[in-house]
Amino acid sequence: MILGDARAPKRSTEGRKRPLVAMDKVSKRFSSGTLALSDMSLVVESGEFVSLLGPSGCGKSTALRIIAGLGDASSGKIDWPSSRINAKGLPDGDISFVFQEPTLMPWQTVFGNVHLPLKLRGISKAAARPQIIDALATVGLADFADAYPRELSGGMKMRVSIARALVTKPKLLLMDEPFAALDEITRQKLNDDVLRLWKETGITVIFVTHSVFESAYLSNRIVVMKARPGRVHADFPLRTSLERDAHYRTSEDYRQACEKVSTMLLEAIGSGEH
Ligand SMILES: Nc1ncnc2c1ncn2[C@@H]1O[C@H](COP(=O)(O)OP(=O)(O)OP(=O)(O)O)[C@@H](O)[C@H]1O
Repeated sequence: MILGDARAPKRSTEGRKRPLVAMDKVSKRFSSGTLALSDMSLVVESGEFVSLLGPSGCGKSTALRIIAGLGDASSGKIDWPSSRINAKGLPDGDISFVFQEPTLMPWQTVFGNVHLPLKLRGISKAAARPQIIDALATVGLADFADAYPRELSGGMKMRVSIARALVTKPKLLLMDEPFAALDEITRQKLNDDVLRLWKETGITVIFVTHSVFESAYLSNRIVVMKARPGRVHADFPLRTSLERDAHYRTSEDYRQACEKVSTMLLEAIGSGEH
């Protein structure tokens, strides 16, 4: 297990690949007066799996929403050095978001739900069929295209939500505590699904979670934030030569990773101004 130097913000971009997204000194003050983020800088390269971790209210969701263009920064900027930018300053079609709730349309089948992002681009169901079936196969739901959300378990609904996020073949997948409401076994299965699709597609993932164990299992980089105001406290790689699977969960590498993440999280909670 290789555990890198942790304190932020010391990651150099020298000699590395072109970043996919670069947050530069982003601050966010809501109209209520809350300073949710203060000078947050974060550079994410193509192909990384980054988990954002931190105490409640440290600005993880706010950061993710600003990256996705779902909220504006009060100051600072977001750059997309590898992407074509649209009129809204966002990379055209390159971002997908998975929320904690699957947010499926109950009156639509699984197929209809996954079709939505393509429909919004004017692509008919018939034309979109191969992509939709492909996305459903990626999450193991190829046989459930005609089912309605009410017929699915919580884990299956979340898989549909992930398929819907993948159907546009985004470069960046933003996930905001997607598995927090699921039971442990379902959560572990979905962790494996996400890891598999990350490896197979080369997609970049920024994953918000409260779970030390989940972040240590999934990520090749951890960013720990602290609160009041939200900012980066620690930023370090997690590398292992082991395959991340059931055996990894009982390995020394995983134990060390959990310990490191846990220590940094405790440090962040302890050093936040309460
Ligand atoms: N729309 C809003 N208006 C006012 N304040 C907000 C708004 N959204 C978030 N906040 C505040 O900004 C801070 C950061 O919130 P955010 O949801 O980003 O944190 P978080 O780290 O994702 O929290 P959690 O882990 O509990 O989901 C919190 O103090 C929160 O109350």
